[in-house]
Amino acid sequence: MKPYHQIPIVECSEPLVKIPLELFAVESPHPYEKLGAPYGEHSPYYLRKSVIENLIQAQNYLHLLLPNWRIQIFDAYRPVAVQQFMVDYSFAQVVQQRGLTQVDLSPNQRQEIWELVYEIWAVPSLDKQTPPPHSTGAAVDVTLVNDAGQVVNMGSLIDELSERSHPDYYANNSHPQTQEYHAHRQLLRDVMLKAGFQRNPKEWWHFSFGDQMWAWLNNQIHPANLFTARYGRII
Ligand SMILES: C[C@@H](N)C(=O)N[C@H](C)C(=O)O
Ligand SMILES: [Zn+2]
Repeated sequence: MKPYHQIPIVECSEPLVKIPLELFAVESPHPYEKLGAPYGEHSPYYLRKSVIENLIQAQNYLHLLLPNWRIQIFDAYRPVAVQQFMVDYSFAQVVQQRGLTQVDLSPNQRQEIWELVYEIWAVPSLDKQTPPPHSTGAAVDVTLVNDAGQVVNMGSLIDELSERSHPDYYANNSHPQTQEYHAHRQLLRDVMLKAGFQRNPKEWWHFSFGDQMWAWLNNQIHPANLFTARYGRII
């Protein structure tokens, strides 16, 4: 259980809607579909209606500052089966990178690797009270594309299992290159927060609107308000 799982969900039943991809840049092919993630009849390119409206708003804010830049969508809706696939895939990746094999792992090694995986991945819970954020249609993983059509360097790749994923990892580094990474992360954060999103404190790319994490983060900032989540798990 994460602290945000204590937030009550008052499902508003807003529909999951196709993202108008033509308005944004899009990571292609989709990073999890290309790994064979089991989407079935679902598509990652869906979000709740208001979440899409806010994402368009965020890009409008970006355009006021940098007219030809775009928000690039890396991932959005994620069925729990895909969440399960991705945590298993990430676990296997770490095992392989360390030159280990799954059957030979000691209980301590296994636990340590799971803790690493769950640093950035939500548990693929089927409990309606503790849905993975992306399974609610309220969370989106994004980065920026510049006016030359290039993906902006944020100082680490999306889904990297390291401290470089922490939004403020480069905040106190005086090297000009790392200052630029931090400035790009701040730019993404600023336009997304202005449009109503909250950012995952451990991932520079993960934003949400209306889910438990969003409500919990709002309550940290405004303790007098008691936000609840308006979106729960879709299927
Ligand atoms: C790992 C990243 N793609 C992500 O989405 N993380 C959050 C916490 C999640 O799994 O919901
Ligand atoms: Zn995410």
